[in-house]
Amino acid sequence: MLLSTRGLSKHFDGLQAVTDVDFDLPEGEVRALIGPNGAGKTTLVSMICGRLAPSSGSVHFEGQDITRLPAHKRVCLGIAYTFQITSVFPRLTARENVALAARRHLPKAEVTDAVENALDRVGLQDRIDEDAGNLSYGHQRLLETAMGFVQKPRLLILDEPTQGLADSEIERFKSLINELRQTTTILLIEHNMSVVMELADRVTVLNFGECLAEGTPQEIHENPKVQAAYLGTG
Ligand SMILES: Nc1ncnc2c1ncn2[C@@H]1O[C@H](COP(=O)(O)OP(=O)(O)OP(=O)(O)O)[C@@H](O)[C@H]1O
Repeated sequence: MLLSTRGLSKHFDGLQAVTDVDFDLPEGEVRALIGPNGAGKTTLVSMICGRLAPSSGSVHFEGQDITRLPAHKRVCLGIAYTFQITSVFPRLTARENVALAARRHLPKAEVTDAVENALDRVGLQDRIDEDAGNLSYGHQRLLETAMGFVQKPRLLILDEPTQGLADSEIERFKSLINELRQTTTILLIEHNMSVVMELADRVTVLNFGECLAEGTPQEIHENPKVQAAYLGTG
């Protein structure tokens, strides 16, 4: 396993956001994490990347216990993540934002090309010198995705990357993930079911902080418990 959690739990005062999650992600997989609003998806990945400390349980990456490792050290191990609440610097250009992420991991001589290539792959080549704050919400999400994969991570965690994108941009995003999956394990929080059905090798469903089901997209689509909790019977 590239990533495993055991008994991972998080409560905020009285609220149990994530309860006893055992999660295994083999290397090379594209895994979708789905579930209703407030199910605990962002809280779970926040514990995986080190942004939040768990209340109990453990996180292992390549067999190493990283439960107490600070987030920046997890980045060094190859865990890259983007978040729903955009973390771009609005007064820096798209190019400068991606360069900041790239510089942490690439030799100086490779940064310029890597940045342009990353922005090209997410479809922002025409906005490269635009201040990030002037980009639409969806384009800021794409910019974050570029900031994530330019680091050449082992595990790329994307939190709702297609939110705010037009249909054509979602199609491009799907192609991008199909390229990245050749070299990168991907954990994708996603509400758009067409993206989940097309891209995911397997799907994990969270509901009220607990793992409700796991399986192929088809199995999840047909699972009556999942339909009742999330997908609706239509
Ligand atoms: N910092 C926090 N303090 C208190 N409660 C929190 C905090 N972060 C999350 N919660 C609560 O924990 C629960 C799980 O939230 P989380 O954001 O992980 O869900 P989610 O599945 O990602 O939801 P969404 O799909 O709406 O993004 C929710 O009830 C939320 O209100």
